[in-house]
Amino acid sequence: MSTQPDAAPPRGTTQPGPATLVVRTTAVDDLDADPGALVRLLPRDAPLAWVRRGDGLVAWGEAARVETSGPDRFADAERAWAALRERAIVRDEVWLPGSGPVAFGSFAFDDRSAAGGVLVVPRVVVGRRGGRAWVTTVSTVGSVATLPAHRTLEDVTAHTADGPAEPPGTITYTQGSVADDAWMAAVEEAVARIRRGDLEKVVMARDVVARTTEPLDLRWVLGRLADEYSGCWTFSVDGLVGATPELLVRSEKGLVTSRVLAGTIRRTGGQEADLARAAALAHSSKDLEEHEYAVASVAQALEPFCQSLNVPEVPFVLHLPNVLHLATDVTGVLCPGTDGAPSSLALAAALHPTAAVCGTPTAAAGAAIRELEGMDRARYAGPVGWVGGDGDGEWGIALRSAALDPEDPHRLRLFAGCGVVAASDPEAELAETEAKLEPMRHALG
Ligand SMILES: C=C(O[C@@H]1C=C(C(=O)O)C=C[C@H]1O)C(=O)O
Repeated sequence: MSTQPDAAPPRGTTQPGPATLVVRTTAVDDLDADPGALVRLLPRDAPLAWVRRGDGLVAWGEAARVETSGPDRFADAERAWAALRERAIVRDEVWLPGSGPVAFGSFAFDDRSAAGGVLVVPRVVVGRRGGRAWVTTVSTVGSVATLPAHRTLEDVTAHTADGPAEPPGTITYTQGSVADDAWMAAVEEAVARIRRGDLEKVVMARDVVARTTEPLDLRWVLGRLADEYSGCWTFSVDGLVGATPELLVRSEKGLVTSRVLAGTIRRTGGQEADLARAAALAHSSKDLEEHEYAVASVAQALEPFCQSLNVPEVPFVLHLPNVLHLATDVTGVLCPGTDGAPSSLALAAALHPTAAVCGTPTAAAGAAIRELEGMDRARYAGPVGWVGGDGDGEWGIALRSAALDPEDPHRLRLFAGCGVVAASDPEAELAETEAKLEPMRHALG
């Protein structure tokens, strides 16, 4: 693990402990209510975002950065954040979830992935919730009194505005890690193993490579995702962008929520036909089985932390612009622990990987993914989100997403996967991944 404050110590001095964060949050006038208003405030370089229906957080700059790896990537990040927030000097005039100190994070799906994990503490955060907006400024030097008390949004955006988002030019798509035929063969093998009784469900994913003629301005993608998929959580952390419909966990004042999705059907565009499809999905035994595994995995992972848990017996159908999903909102009340409740990051770590993105049983499904999928998922399907100074926060599963190549701003990997059970058909699964690639293709287009 490495923790880097923004200023490196002069050569020859001993390495300091964690940085002391100096944090000030002030209320500012509310923004436009439209879903893309927050992301339009972002500068071009390394934008951070977690936005849904015009509420959420956007941020930029790095006051501190924590990089972790391996099976301990969550625990190490959690410890580093605890050390930073314990030492933080905070003046918060707003006191809403997401005001005061926050860290944005993104973590690899697989313990063995080189993608590891990252927490970024931004220099500037703009937040909005229920008609109230705020600005948080973070420094590692000086005192709260020397930090600017921003009273208008223009104060913070004037010197960071890089003009409107630039379009990416012409996009060319090429095959990712595995050719379509080979991927379908892998799904067929997964189905065979399930029918043999080796495991019950496994989620198989694939990637597609996009090349842009212009260097990608992530704000272009974020604006289009926030507008078109406003009911999803539009995120951007460390080059990973997307609009996920799946909330791994939200923890707020002792209440936890998780939105579990599994079971999918493509939309047709026609309202009546879509209603018929929604009804078919709600009665599809294959999709209900996939869904059941995912809900059970979330309920089991949350149970040890909760004094009460509500797990609806029947899923509802979530309508997105590209697909319909079976969805269940699991909610719970956290047990008051002796050391305080677990942080949202600790809960995300306990939940990951759910059967919505891995399978059942978890270990067997994880092994099958490693063996059959033929690619490194990196941070796709891992937790992405933010944690606040009190440990509360929101973590999504990084789906409907793409990773920008850190070496090449013209190259992205787009990802999509689907749950495979005994009744799955490889060709239908391939078509389902295409439907799930739609949001990112639209965002680039
Ligand atoms: C794996 C993905 O989606 C997951 C798999 C689903 C399914 O198999 O029906 C549905 C929603 C997500 O939990 C993805 O979008 O890449």
